Amino acid sequence: MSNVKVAVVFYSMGGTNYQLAKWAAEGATEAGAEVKVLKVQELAPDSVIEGNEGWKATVNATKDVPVATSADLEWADAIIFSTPTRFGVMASQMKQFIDLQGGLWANGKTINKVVSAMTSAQNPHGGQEATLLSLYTAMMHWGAIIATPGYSDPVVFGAGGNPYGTSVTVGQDGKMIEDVQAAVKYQAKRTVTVAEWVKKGNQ
Ligand SMILES: Cc1cc2nc3c(=O)[nH]c(=O)nc-3n(C[C@H](O)[C@H](O)[C@H](O)COP(=O)(O)O)c2cc1C
Repeated sequence: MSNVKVAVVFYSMGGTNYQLAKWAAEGATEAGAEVKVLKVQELAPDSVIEGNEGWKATVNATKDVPVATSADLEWADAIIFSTPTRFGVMASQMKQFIDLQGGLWANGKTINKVVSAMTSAQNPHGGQEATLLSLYTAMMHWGAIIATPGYSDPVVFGAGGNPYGTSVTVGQDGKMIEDVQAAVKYQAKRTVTVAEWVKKGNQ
């Protein structure tokens, strides 16, 4: 049993990033961590969501998932983010959540959090790396320790070979094209391992 606490924080409109978050939670749990799966606050108006069956279904599927708070981040040793690619950057809902952490940041509470990120996009080259970099840029300001998969395990190649973090392509039908489950779980386990090293080194 590791003594690492992991917050898996996601935004999802069509369900993909919710699934990635659940797989990450499985991987982190298997690595012995204590895990919370948390969604970020929705910002889109109800009137827009109402007109989109897939979006409505995701809101319903995630209705019992708690909304992430600063207290959750303070609790966590490691944070795994999952966000759709939106015009080549993270979804605004995720950015809003990050922007709400100014108080945590100002009190030095984001320093040394071990972070890792995942994303999805409709196109194979639709901005996955740029999205992950957009998140990691904010993490550098946090003083967080970014733990990417790199090419540290063959499973990364099998999932499309994104060393920045696991990414998946979502078809027009909303289904994932590559099989990334093993890569997500690997990324989560690696994040737990790095968080263990950091925690131990800090004691
Ligand atoms: C406003 C908007 C912008 C998007 N921008 C991109 C993009 O830049 N590149 C891309 O490949 N897909 C883009 N997409 C598709 C989403 O990335 C895709 O639907 C998402 O990854 C699915 O994740 P989810 O099921 O968790 O919502 C965009 C979708 C929306 C609604």
